[in-house]
Amino acid sequence: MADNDLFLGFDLSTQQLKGIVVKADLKLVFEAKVDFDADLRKYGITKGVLTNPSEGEIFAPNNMWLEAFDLVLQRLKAQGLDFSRIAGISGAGMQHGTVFWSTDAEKIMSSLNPAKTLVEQMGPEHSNEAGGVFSHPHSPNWQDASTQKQCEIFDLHLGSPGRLAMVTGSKAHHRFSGPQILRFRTKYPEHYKKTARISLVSSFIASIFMGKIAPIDIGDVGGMNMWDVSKGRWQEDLLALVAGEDGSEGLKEKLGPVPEDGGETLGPISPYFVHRFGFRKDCAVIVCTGDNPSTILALPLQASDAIVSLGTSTTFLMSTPQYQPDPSYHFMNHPATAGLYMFMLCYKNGGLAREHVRDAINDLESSEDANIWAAFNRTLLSTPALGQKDSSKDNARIGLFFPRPEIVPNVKAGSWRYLWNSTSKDLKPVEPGTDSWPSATADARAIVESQFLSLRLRSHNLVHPQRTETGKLLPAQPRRVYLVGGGSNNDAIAKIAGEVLGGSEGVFKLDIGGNACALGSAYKAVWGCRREGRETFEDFVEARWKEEDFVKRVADGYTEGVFEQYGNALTGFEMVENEVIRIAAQGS
Ligand SMILES: Nc1ncnc2c1ncn2[C@@H]1O[C@H](COP(=O)(O)OP(=O)(O)O)[C@@H](O)[C@H]1O
Ligand SMILES: O=C(CO)[C@@H](O)[C@H](O)COP(=O)(O)O
Repeated sequence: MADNDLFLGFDLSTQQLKGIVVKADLKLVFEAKVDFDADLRKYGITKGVLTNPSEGEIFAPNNMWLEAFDLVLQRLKAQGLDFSRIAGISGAGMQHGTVFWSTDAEKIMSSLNPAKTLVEQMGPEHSNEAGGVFSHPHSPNWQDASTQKQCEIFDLHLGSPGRLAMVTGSKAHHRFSGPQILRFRTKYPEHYKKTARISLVSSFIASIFMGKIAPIDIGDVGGMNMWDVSKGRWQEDLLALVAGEDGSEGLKEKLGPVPEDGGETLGPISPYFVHRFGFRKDCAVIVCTGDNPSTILALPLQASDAIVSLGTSTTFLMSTPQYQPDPSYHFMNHPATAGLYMFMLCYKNGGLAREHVRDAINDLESSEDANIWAAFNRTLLSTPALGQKDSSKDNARIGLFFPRPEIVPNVKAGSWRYLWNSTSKDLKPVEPGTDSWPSATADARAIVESQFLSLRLRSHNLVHPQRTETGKLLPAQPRRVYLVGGGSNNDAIAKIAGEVLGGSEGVFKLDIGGNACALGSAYKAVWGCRREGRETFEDFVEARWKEEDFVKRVADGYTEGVFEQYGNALTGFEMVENEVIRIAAQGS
């Protein structure tokens, strides 16, 4: 067995494409990225996407992604990567986005000229037009909020949102592919008719590298609202709803098969990449999955471990053998191990919402610190928990900050600030710039706290009391909290994560490259190529895992007193959310 082999993993997410290369022992050797705003702004995007606010639409140009793949491979080559050493490739794509392929797609992809770029041949170059391999030029983005009507129909189609969640793992969500495809079919009937196949972003990545349309992944299919998780097949009534008069058989053909094995080799890489970049002919393309399922593959998770992904979105992930769906969260198949599930909470207002507060503080303080987060962090750490100098007397400051319409809870964009009295349970709205809520500075602590309070509130059924090394029994909380994604670089945010969420062993981050999601997909490539017989992903990674090299403890977890203070504030937080939902309902 050649130990010269390398394995390539991708993460195609909202704002960038990352490519990373690991050895068979899982050690990182190369890493490159394409930042869409910095490198491909010619597509007219901001923060990686195009928007049509009048309809709540958010989408990304497929051609931009094609160009990004060419660029990221060139950047890896410039670093000295010898592509003939790559034995396997896998990838992770932002969840829920759909790519609509034309009837010419496979013909074009099978005869690409290695002297030309992908975008030159697959889509009208540098444009947002349909054509080439795509029946529509755009992929709806997970931040899209244009499908409220379709979601209402979906939620009732099997009887109730609870029933839909029981069958598919989630109630209807704006960004889920089922409601998105239903809207696409009715808004663009001609494009729908010309669509030969539909991919998720993950299977789009595999398709590019195979040169033909790849199947959808068993983990990522749970982000569509059309897959019956327990039965392991498409849910016929939901397919019929989406397909309408065009018929569900046609839709099933467009969606294609869903292999049960997440480690399956789909085929060798297409000759285009062999000739253009020097990949070897037998380089295996392993099933690609969603960015969140891929993130849970970057760490050997134990029971009660939680991952908080602080990317553009905030997601909270756990791996569990229990399938306990509920309309307020998501359950999906584990991407590698049958019988395990991924529990997920997903918030639209993560990194970008924190950036708004950061920018307001920088403006206020005219901060010229080279670290753009310095003033935000100073404010965050110098403000007491919940803004209470004395938690027995002072009101708690609780706010919600949603520059974009939110998923959890499903409300329109807005900011809301309240003072909550924990004794009288009295809730009072408050304006920023007053003594009790001093300008943007109070927002720094409040936004980070509210993001973590929401995670704690909704994950309490999945965590259990933890025993410390000295045998002391701690209240229900995660064993470890692992932070990943861009925000995991921020130690001040890590400290608040530990204070609010706990973690009997503390708060950790991956110490091997900045990107858990791409790492997870590279690990999946190694596992897919090198597993022996029925060796599970968990056993495979565990055997190669070097704790001291791979993760770093970045903050304390459970801190007696403050953990209980936040536990108490959950009641106030829930009251704030209910108030905001009530106000939103009045306004609509
Ligand atoms: N030092 C930092 N402190 C706080 N947030 C950060 C820091 N560095 C990056 N981020 C946040 O990370 C986000 C991008 O996260 P990343 O995981 O790279 O993106 P994506 O969701 O596109 O995969 C940015 O929106 C930014 O707000
Ligand atoms: O919609 C979800 C999960 O349901 C998002 O988590 C997307 O999968 C993309 O996230 P980023 O990695 O770009 O933050």
